[in-house]
Amino acid sequence: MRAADGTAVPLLQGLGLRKRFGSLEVLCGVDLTLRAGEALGVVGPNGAGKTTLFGVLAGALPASAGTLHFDGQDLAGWPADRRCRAGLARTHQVPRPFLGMTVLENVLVGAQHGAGLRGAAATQAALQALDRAGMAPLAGRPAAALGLLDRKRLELARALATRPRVLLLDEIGGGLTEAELAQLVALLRALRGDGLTLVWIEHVLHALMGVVDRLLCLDAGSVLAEGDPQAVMADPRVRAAYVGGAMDAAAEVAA
Ligand SMILES: Nc1ncnc2c1ncn2[C@@H]1O[C@H](COP(=O)(O)OP(=O)(O)OP(=O)(O)O)[C@@H](O)[C@H]1O
Repeated sequence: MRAADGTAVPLLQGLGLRKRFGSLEVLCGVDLTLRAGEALGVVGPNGAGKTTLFGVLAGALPASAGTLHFDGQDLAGWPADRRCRAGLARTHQVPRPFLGMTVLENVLVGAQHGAGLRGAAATQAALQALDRAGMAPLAGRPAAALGLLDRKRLELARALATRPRVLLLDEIGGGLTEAELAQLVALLRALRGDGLTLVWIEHVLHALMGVVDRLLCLDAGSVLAEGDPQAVMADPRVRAAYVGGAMDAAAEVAA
């Protein structure tokens, strides 16, 4: 979409986003702009407000202040299901599939409840999502029998079944082995190749850096730095905000 002056309208744009829980201000005026086809990484120490930001973007949490536009539409007052149907999907940090259902049945829930599809259209969207997530051979397997990587893939497939334009990924890399991370990175790159726009919260920085074009670092609810991933990770304020292993990984990546 283009503005009257010919410039591209951002696909997703939040300005001055704030979120309070009682007296605790968790987001303190966050600006976020995403162009179509872009992949933005979101990093920051524990408790920085990253998942809360996703909640505000996806409509699970009402913003205390600020504006949010998706594809030129003002999302104020739009509940999560309406945002999802408009093409804004998310995954959750801890995948919670319906354990008594098969993989396909879980993904069908995404197609039906997330995208509002019915009958053959829902089945087709679910099968396509399973295929994109590399899970087609596991369609009939009970979700309870899946290992961690496949649970994460299932979470991804459930979101893909809603046919998103923007996918918000919350720490999908956590707990995976290096070999599994490599598979995940290849999968996310392929989704990008299909034109999907991504926002990815991740602590596993080397995986994140293999996918994103731009990084945004949150600290205590504010944007500490934003821009070229290497430059953001080399920023002394970002390095100071990290501790322990994440800092080591950041240093490696930035070297
Ligand atoms: N529903 C809530 N009520 C009160 N406080 C909350 C609520 N949700 C989150 N918080 C607080 O908001 C702050 C930010 O939490 P959030 O989960 O957004 O951080 P995060 O950057 O995603 O952290 P992590 O990297 O550990 O997942 C934390 O102090 C958290 O305890």
